[in-house]
Amino acid sequence: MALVPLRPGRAACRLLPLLCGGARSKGASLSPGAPGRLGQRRYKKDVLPSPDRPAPSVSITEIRQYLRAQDIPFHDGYSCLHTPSLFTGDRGDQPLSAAPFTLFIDKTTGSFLCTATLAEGTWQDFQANVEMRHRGITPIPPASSEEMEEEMQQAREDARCIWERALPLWELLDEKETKETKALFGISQVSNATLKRFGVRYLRTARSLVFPWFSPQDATLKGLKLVRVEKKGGTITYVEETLPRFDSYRNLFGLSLIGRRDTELVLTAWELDALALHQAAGVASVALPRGASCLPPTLLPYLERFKRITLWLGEDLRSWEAAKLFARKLSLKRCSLVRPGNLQPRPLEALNQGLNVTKILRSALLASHKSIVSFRQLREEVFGELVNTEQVSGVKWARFPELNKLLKGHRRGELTIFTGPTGSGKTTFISEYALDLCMQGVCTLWGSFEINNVRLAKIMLTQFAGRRLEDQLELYDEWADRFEELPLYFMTFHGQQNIKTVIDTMQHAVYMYDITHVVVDNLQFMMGHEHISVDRLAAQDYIVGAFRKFATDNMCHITLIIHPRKEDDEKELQTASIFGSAKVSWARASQEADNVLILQDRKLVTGPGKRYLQVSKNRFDGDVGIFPLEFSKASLSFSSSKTKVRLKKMKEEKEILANKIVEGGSGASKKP
Ligand SMILES: Nc1ncnc2c1ncn2[C@@H]1O[C@H](COP(=O)(O)OP(=O)(O)OP(=O)(O)O)[C@@H](O)[C@H]1O
Repeated sequence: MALVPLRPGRAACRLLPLLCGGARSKGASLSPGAPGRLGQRRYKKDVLPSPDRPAPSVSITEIRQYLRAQDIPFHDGYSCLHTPSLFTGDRGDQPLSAAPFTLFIDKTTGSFLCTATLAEGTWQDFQANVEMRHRGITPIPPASSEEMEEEMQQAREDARCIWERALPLWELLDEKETKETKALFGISQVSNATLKRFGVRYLRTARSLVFPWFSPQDATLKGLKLVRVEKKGGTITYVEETLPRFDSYRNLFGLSLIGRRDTELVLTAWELDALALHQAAGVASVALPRGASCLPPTLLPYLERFKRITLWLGEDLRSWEAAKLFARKLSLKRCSLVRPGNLQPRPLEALNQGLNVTKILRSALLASHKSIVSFRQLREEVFGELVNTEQVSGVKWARFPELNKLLKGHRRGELTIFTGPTGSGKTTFISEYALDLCMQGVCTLWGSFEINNVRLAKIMLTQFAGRRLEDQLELYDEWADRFEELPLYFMTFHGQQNIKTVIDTMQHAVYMYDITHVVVDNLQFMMGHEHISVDRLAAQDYIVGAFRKFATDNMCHITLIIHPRKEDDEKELQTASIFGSAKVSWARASQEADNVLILQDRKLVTGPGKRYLQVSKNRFDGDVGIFPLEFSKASLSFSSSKTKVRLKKMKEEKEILANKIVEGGSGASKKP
């Protein structure tokens, strides 16, 4: 039986209002704070800084120099610099060094967080607070906006209400119910003592496990996570919901149970894995709030005290890739990684299978790597790829099975170039292609320079809902609520941009939101004025090269839309046309791209909406080809119903065939 943890937010659960009798808290919104108010400048969840008002970046050297110049003592930590807090209530005339070192400055962004008061803000906010101290004004912990406070308060209230209704799992009325519930969640091996230690409860009405979030400051309940099981066919899916909602849910589950003197930690991607690890190996373990999809930088200060961190995020390749990226944020030198594999499944599974968890932990690989590696270091990686061929091929599109056949999937670290005639529907198609992946948990960043974000979001929302919302406005909120939960972010650039600014913003987004897919629409908008004097083709090469490097360095997929040069009407677009006729230039760009996709609107056109998609380069396994696309104007969708029907039929046929094989006892076994 395949276990597929559903990406947070995919299935919106609407049970909270029923439980608490009131409107469900919408959770904290991350809208930008009022300019000038200290510590309140938060980026809206889905929008990154605009080039008109960029947050000035700061280097670690500048931060160190500033602290020294201001006589502020600091310790050099792993991801942060630790300084005395400006906000813990001391008076401005007392030496700062007397204050506890609870203020953490992120070495990458300069943002700060005081773990004692939860005051947070940008590097500029920090400097402003230091200035205030100099002038004898006691810095006040920055308050959140009223709206946000209200929402957090409401979420706390809802959480408390649910928490009180939930029962400790080991105290359900009859033993049979306890046994069945444990079996349902695959935790029959987890002891009552472990469940008790972690405070896991069960909410009968929602058939959900409840994991609490206690404040590290005063141990009060700040929120919670509900997990329920959904069974579809042979697949079990875990559906999660949090209070407050995912953006503001920053619980490192299990952290409050770890002793002050503990210096080693195992980081997992699931609450039940943290339980299993503690029980099986007695180690300090915590779970990330959003699984392996991201490690928000605001959590880094809480992990600073650990000298050694082992990342054991899951059993699939995506978890392995995420672990490698998270280790960079945490500082490679203190991190080890548990490689996924048949004998190293996720911790709960290891406990269930009676594997030696301590031994698996001991075999974790050091994350620090040298730039020159021997085959000895690579052989395990190569083996992993051979064992996991399905996963190596990447995330499959749900709406474009034909694309899966050719490209096999969407993989990290690749560069895809996408082109097609003017007005042929490039943006519309790529919007759906990216949305499809995003709905499967691929953290996506859009750089739409040609059409503004409102128009783009409207296209995406229509594709998401699969209908014209103009005609059913009463459904807008429901779809918009679900859409908002997607791990989707937009750059606020519009019009011509400097490639360096764009790359800097992408870098920031990768660090902050663990972006694994960036869509850039389109390259022509980076051919800024500064390039006019130089050779345009050389400029294109430079830009494509910069994106290529970014994709590789950040293990991030980039889909780059490029306008073709004008073609003879009769001719289909050829890959060479992307870069003009200069063969030399094309050779370079062709080398850089892993995939080249062309939206054709010639030849196969039999109706107004007909297009076809041509895969003309595929570095992964070389398959190239074309397939027709149906277009539905109502849903702005290219995923034809015919394809879906055909896929369903194929699936049914496969199942019948598989059953026949099993019944016929041909020796073939069905993988659980
Ligand atoms: N297959 C199709 N049939 C008919 N109309 C389509 C089709 N695909 C997209 N459209 C419509 O055509 C218009 C242009 O689409 P879109 O902006 O996606 O094209 P584009 O190729 O990105 O354009 P440009 O070359 O200007 O960047 C939109 O109104 C869109 O809804």
